[in-house]
Amino acid sequence: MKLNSEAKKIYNQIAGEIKKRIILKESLAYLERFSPTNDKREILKRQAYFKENLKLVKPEMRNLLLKIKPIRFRKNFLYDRLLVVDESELEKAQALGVCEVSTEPLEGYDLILSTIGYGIDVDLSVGDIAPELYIMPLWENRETLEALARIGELTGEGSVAGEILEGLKELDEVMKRKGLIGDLDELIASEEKRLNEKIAEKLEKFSLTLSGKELLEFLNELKSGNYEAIFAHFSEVEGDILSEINESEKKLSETLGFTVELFSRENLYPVEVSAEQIELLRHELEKELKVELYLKSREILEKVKPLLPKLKEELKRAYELEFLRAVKEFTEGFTFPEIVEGGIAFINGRHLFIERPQPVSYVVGNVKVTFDGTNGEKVLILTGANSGGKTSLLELISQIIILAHMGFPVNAENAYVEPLDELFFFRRKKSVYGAGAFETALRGFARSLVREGKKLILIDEFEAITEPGAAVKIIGELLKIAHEKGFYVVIVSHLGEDLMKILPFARVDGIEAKGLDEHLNLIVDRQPKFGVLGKSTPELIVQRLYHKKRGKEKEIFERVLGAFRS
Ligand SMILES: Nc1ncnc2c1ncn2[C@@H]1O[C@H](COP(=O)(O)OP(=O)(O)OP(=O)(O)O)[C@@H](O)[C@H]1O
Repeated sequence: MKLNSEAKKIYNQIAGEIKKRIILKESLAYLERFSPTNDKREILKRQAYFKENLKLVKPEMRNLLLKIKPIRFRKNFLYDRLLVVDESELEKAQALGVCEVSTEPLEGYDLILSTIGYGIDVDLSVGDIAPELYIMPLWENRETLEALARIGELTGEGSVAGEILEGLKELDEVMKRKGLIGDLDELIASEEKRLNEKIAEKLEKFSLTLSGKELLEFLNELKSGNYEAIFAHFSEVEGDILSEINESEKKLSETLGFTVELFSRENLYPVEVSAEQIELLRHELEKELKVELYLKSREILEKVKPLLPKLKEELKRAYELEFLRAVKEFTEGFTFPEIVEGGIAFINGRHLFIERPQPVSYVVGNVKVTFDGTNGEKVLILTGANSGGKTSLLELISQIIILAHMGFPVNAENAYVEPLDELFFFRRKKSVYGAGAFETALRGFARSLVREGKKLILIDEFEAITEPGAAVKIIGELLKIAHEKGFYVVIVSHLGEDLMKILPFARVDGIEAKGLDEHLNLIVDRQPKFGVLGKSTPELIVQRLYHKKRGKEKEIFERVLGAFRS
């Protein structure tokens, strides 16, 4: 469906409203599939899609969909492992591009994998050689998996995410230890501190009591350099300290799942662990965990790999559901239009961008609904009160037409829409006057009449940019052409009375002010009266002044008011 630039602006406004509600950027692309189309079958297909899918969206889904993040499996090169293969497999192995490959074992790798018995046995597949490339993204996106599992329950479409999560539980233990390696410095420093405090406390409590005889023996041993005997006196406290150290190392070993020997047995106090020692331990631990992580990942991957294609589909579906959720939020209270022939009609349409709008019904052409005063006219002249809502009605018609051609529900209680090839909206240009503006507008209007096809042309006050006399002639002729070609036209004009005379096929509708409220403000009925020329507001303004003024002035307004009534 073709839209001219103003009609496109309305489409963009609508698209903007939907986009505003879409939280996941991956979901935005879905909107592009719904640009307005003149193809009736396509519109009906889209309607069927929305009817079926919008009902799957539940309010609880919003928070779940918010958690969805893309799960990307990237083919990174893993420098920690070496794959040893037979000469004949070398090329194929290198082509996998996930790690170094060699025909013989080499030093400097944490993991040695092999197809010929040099290390852990593997097949020549990425899943076997680098299962972490699949498992780590899954592990890091457990929140997404949890959300997918729950979404699957809510839609009733099910999910493989639960099963994958179950498999990933096998990694809990290894990953917990991996986390501890990150905190190794703090872990050891705090153990060191605790141990030193404990030893200091013990030393403080320790006192050496010797009897006179023992003291003499002690001095003799000292003289003869018999240190062992001297140390024996202190062995009690030394034993205590050693058992504290042992205890501490045992605790660390349990925490890290690895036998740790960190503290010196030579210099017992203060206990000190050097940075190099920690680094060495870290390296050892990392190496061991790498192997464990590799083995576990491989085991889990074997179980979950067949589920991954479905998972990919589910992720896509989640993005689609987020799009649908936004559509549902935007179209709350809307209805699907009936796709018909013969024109456009809607009952109680509500302007999208006016707060608490008065619902308006309207008909262009000959569709199922008829209103008093209408007779299937295709060319309509909309007249009436200033600020009555004429421009807003043209906008409302455009909104309903555009949404209907997108296959969306529309902002009305009921609607009947014929698929159109083109929609034109010519806005009144308030700021430009003169021949230039007139020429541009005239050209635009004429151009809209050239091509054949089904079209609706909406024009807002064309005459504002030229003299009324000439305007009647120009508009009159152009509308005759539109009528001959069977186009639908709604034109806002203050020249309704003159146009009526020369365009017998056209219907004139009027938006009228109902009167004045108790504060003498205009009350406008936004619903046009069909086949009725809109009573102009000046009369009401005069009436207002007549009511407000006193004395001589009141008399003047009374006379003016009389002129309206005669
Ligand atoms: N259906 C409606 N319900 C509530 N308010 C409305 C409705 N239609 C229009 N309005 C409000 O009335 C005001 C005037 O609307 P609009 O500009 O469409 O009138 P108009 O008849 O085109 O005016 P003008 O004669 O100046 O061109 C706007 O503030 C608009 O928000």
